[in-house]
Amino acid sequence: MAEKLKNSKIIFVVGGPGSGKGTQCDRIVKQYGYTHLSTGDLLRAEVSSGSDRGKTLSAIMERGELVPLDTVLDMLRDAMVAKAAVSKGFLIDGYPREVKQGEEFEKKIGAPSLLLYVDAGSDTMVKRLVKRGETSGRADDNEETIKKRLETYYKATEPVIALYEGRGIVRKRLLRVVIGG
Ligand SMILES: Nc1ncnc2c1ncn2[C@@H]1O[C@H](COP(=O)(O)OP(=O)(O)O)[C@@H](O)[C@H]1O
Ligand SMILES: Nc1ncnc2c1ncn2[C@H]1C[C@H](O)[C@@H](COP(=O)(O)OP(=O)(O)O)O1
Ligand SMILES: [Mg+2]
Repeated sequence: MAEKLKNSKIIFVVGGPGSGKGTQCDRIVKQYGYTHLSTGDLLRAEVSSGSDRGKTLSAIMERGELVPLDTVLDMLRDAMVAKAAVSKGFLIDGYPREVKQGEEFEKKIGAPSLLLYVDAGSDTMVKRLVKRGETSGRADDNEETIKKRLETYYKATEPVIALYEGRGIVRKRLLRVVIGG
């Protein structure tokens, strides 16, 4: 367990590609001042660095698949530790994307107090991503990769929501009292 993160409040933000995770996180940051960490953004930063590891990651992301668990968890933990002293709490956007990621996170970092589930139908997600692709410059915002990302989401990520629903910590809307308290 990372000692510095022991008392951190953690909120997982989970939803399909293009469901609006990033958009909701921006709103929460403005209102509550939480620290927003998107695993997708962390991975894209590694890709932009031009490193060998970035090249491997980029190929996986262009196929709409999940990158290896250890890579994403290490990056996430480093980013959290760097902010631990100044953060009121963390919004972890895009993680966990599979049940195993949730389990490993809890072993190495800690338990989330809430999972915010950003829900949107697949037609809506596809339309938004195609539109975002006109300006995002993201290599994965194209119709072929979008299809694969949706498959990955329904197969690997949806079971994550069921897992935390069993614990009673899933919210579809963020209640002021939940995050403010
Ligand atoms: N509630 C919404 N209504 C309409 N469009 C939205 C909504 N939320 C997000 N979008 C648009 O959908 C696209 C994907 O949103 P984003 O926040 O990047 O999703 P994610 O991080 O889940 O991929 C963006 O272009 C965004 O402007
Ligand atoms: N927790 C995670 N585990 C494995 N791969 C991840 C990951 N988070 C992101 N990725 C990889 C696979 C995703 O298709 C890609 C883009 O992620 P993203 O930016 O969170 O997409 P989006 O916000 O459109 O859902 O990065
Ligand atoms: Mg996003």
